Amino acid sequence: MPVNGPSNDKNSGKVSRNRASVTEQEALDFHSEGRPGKLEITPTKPMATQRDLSLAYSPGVAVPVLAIAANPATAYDYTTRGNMVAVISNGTAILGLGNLGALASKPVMEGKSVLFKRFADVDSIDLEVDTENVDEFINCVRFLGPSFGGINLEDIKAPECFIIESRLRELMDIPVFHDDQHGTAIIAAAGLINALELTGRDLKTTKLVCNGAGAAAIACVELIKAMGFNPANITLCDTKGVIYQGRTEGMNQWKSAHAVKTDSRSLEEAMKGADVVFGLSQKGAFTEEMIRSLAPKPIIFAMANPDPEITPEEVARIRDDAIMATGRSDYPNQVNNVLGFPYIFRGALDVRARQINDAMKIAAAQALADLAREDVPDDVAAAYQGNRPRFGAQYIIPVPFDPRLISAIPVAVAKAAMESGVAQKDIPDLGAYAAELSARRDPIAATTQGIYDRVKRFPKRVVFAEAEEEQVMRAAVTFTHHKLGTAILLGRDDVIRATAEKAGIDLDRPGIEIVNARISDRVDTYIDYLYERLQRQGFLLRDVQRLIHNDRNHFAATMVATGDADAMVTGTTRNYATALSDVRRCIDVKPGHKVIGVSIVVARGRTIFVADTAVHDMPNAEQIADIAVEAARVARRMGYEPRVALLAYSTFGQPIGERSERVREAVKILDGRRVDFEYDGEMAADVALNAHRMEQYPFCRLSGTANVLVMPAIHSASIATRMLQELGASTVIGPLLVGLDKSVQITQMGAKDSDIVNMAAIAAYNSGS
Ligand SMILES: NC(=O)C1=CN([C@@H]2O[C@H](COP(=O)(O)OP(=O)(O)OC[C@H]3O[C@@H](n4cnc5c(N)ncnc54)[C@H](OP(=O)(O)O)[C@@H]3O)[C@@H](O)[C@H]2O)C=CC1
Ligand SMILES: CC(=O)C(=O)O
Ligand SMILES: [Mg+2]
Repeated sequence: MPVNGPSNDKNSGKVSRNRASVTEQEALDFHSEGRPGKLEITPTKPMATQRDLSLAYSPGVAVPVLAIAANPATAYDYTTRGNMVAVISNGTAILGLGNLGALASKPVMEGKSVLFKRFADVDSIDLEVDTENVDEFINCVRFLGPSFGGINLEDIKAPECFIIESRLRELMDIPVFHDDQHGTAIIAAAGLINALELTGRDLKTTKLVCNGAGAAAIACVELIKAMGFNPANITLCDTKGVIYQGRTEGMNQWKSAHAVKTDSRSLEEAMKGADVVFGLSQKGAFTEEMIRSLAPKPIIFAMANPDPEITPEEVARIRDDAIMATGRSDYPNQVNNVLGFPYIFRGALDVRARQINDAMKIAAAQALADLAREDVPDDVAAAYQGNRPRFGAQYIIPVPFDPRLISAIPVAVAKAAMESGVAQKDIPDLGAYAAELSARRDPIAATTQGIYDRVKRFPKRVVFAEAEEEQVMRAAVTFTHHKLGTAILLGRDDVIRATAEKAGIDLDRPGIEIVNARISDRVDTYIDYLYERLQRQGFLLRDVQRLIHNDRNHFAATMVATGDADAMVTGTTRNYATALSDVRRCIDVKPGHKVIGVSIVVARGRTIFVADTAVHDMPNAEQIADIAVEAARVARRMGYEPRVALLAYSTFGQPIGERSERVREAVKILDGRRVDFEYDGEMAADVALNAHRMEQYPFCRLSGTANVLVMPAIHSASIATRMLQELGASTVIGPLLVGLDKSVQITQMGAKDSDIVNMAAIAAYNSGS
């Protein structure tokens, strides 16, 4: 039986699949393969030597113990507490599957812990508490406070969850947050804000029916009332029907608080003419008849998991005017608390908030709603199987893989915590905090942030040579959005504008200039310049005219060469070697330099420069020495003190082989040049990168593990960097082109917009201050 189903394309009325269904067997295999479950714990400190043990354990550990005893706040400095959240359940309301007990809830709780880590770099552990007794549960959790920076309660049924959460909030001095209540409410509110906007409704007059009156439903209703929804316009239903004033059966104080005066008694009656319907109940609770009876342009959030109250394809069969959302990943508009809890805790932990209050929840909801209205980057398009979502009925809420969530939501939450007085730590610079957050999720961001910051101070004119390409335009827009300078779009004006319009890209913004090579009044200057350079290399005047008129790489490179632009980025439509040879015709090598390619590999918090990844096929010893010098310069320019390892398959002569000879010779050449950086070799990659392996060669001249790796040939460089990139263990930027007299960067063919922006920023950075 498939666990996932197809999705609904409302506009076409057709039903299409977002992604392949998974079978029950696949789901079981996923969980059992390799190490069973989805989580493991990894130490953050070395534990390899006796000294490590003395520091981490007895006697060293006594020192932080005494420090914490003297000042409890230092637990945030010496332990995991400040970044550690417990996901705690008793399994009484596992998704919409009901009360299946604590043990059965473990896969969901492990999953929530993994999502904390994956999306917001919050460390988390799942704890399943095997009791339905409220007091026992509270007593079990309340004493765990010292271990954690926050408590995420999950899948505990109503009404017990309300008592548990409110008592724990009183008893504990860290945020206690029942995700099914508040996480769900925040995401549903964000989706609702946008759906109301799209259907032209006013919050104060919209009529909403919520099926389900448990944890998620009560919290959703409370939050939207706090946001200004008229209480009289909200009708709650449960298994007994409408919750009306005076009802006695199946009631509790939380339901009573939302009881309304109404003659409707059944869900069916309540839904007639309603504008919005929330399902937080059970699979199949909405019938086609009920959906038919809703107002025009209804908003239907069928949020029960794993199966919604009604499927999008069932709705599509009977109406084509609905905005439809579910809690599932395989349909558009996933209204699911995964969009909230990782980021809300991130923000709360970072300001050491005592609690997560209404101001923080509303701020998170508004930030989510706002994000859905922005143009989306390639990463999001990729998560949508290449269909770039655009704000509208099929995209009212960001997708979980949106990399912008990590900076947008925690900042909003932290700011609201500070403003509402629950923060115990101040974040004075929220802009810097947002940059730090991006780096937590994306290691490349940490490396590029310094570059961005510098370019912002000295903005540049960067020519985007392939500006008729959609991803290049997006990159140019992002470049100007980040205030990195002026983006000169090179191409035919009409083509650029038509493509931009079709893709929904707004080019009418400060910092964007379009230059059409055919009608530019600089053409004659560029032809003169290039003819002067090429006339003795077999080029006739008309050849050069053709190059300038028809070839954007030549035009762009000449713009940079003649000072009309500071830097250039190209490469998305042509292979690297072709683009490089185009550029080399127009721009010289910088005196005293060599042109090489340097890739930056970021893995597990380490940044490593690898060269030459682009130019020299099989360098001789002299060229290897040149590459080492150039790569060391790049590392230093990027703020790293170079420790250069000249790599081979052998280490200091063992095993002996002629292939290492060139590398050994290159080391001697560097000895003769008296260079101003550390280098050594020949050595194998593990010796270069692993301190313990290096210790076996006490004569090695490097003062620590290498951060610049000079490869013996381009094939080893290319194979190594591409393998690292594909295996997912690291992120690779580049190759960056260095050694030219003017600043040019060449991306990989088909590069994503985010890669092009990084390359444009690096090109701007390298063009000097
Ligand atoms: N998309 C998302 O992010 C989230 C979705 N959910 C989903 O919401 C649902 C409820 O979860 P939660 O609030 O935690 O659970 P609770 O057990 O706290 O509440 C369940 C509520 O649903 C009501 N209910 C159950 N079946 C029906 C039905 N057929 N018709 C009307 N009401 C019904 C119950 O009524 P009664 O009070 O009469 O027993 C109860 O009020 C689940 O399906 C869950 O997956 C929850 C959290 C997040
Ligand atoms: C998503 C979630 O938390 C639930 O369905 O319970
Ligand atoms: Mg849940």
